[in-house]
Amino acid sequence: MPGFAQANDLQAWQQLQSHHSELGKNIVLKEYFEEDPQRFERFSRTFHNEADKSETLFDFSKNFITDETLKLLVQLAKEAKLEELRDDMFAGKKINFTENRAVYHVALRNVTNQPMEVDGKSVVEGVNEVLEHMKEFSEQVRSGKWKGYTGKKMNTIVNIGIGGSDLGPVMVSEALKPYGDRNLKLHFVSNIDGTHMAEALRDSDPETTLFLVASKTFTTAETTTNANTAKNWFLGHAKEASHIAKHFVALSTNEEEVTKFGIDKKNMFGFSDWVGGRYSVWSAIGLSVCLFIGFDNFHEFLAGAHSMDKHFKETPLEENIPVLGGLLSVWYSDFFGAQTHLVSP
Ligand SMILES: O=P(O)(O)OC[C@H]1O[C@@H](O)[C@H](O)[C@@H](O)[C@@H]1O
Repeated sequence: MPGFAQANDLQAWQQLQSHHSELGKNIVLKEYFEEDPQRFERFSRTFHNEADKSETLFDFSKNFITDETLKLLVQLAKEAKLEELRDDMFAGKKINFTENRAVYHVALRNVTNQPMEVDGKSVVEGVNEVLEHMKEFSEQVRSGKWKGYTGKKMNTIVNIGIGGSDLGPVMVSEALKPYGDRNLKLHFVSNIDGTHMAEALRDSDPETTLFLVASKTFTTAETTTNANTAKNWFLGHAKEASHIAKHFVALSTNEEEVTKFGIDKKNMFGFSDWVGGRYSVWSAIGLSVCLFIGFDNFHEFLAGAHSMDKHFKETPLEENIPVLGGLLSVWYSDFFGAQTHLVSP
């Protein structure tokens, strides 16, 4: 496995620095377009989504770049061994060297069931089992077959989680709102400040509320505190601890802590430590999204990402949309000192 070089030790980095100084600070995009009528064609790529046959245009012609910039950025990626690291990632190798783990969220959206393994063991079956569980559960909740402790259908979902166990699902459920079930209220509680939970509970009925305790480790202070608040609130109404089973599920890798909290392991949706927090919306952590938009749409969401994974894996760097997007971030943050980078639809 290739190691990680310091980016600024690479030859292309020095060249990019000189190139940046030569370009100067007064780049006028209007002039670039006037000088080169083909600029849009040269600095745009189209992603062909094999999942739904749609096309997405990636237009990066309005960036502060020239042919030389693109050439040097791609050279930088090559010198940094991006291709080797990408291939190692897809091969399930432990490129997360600080934790000695694979970085394998791509296996969560492997909808064509390509062989994928970590430590010589296939992960395909385990991923599909959890997806099957998510399908069955989300269909029961959405249809009303899953009933609360007084026999009512669920109409409120409260996801309790923070960081990757919150932000991914928040962003995706917001973005995919048009596909959402408008009869289902969705709350995401992350903040340790009690107001966040208090506001969600104010809007919830214990008889019809389902809590998703989302935590990869199940030891995160904010999440366990908020989950205990929710449990106490619920038990204040339902009284019987046995009713928890109908109203609390866990999305986690830590069965021991989940059980200690009082959630039955059959109501646990698991995933593996090779899922990084920031990518976990593709795992069981995405259950809130799945409940909101339905399993079929959730599966399409996975299929679209799988198609993008294929593009990332097989496309030369010059044509590779996620690589180009990443390199532009390097260009702006490291050479222009930009602190924000807008990507707009
Ligand atoms: O899902 P957990 O284990 O509760 O962790 C929540 C977040 O905790 C943060 O400390 C991590 O930096 C994030 O990556 C993570 O998503």
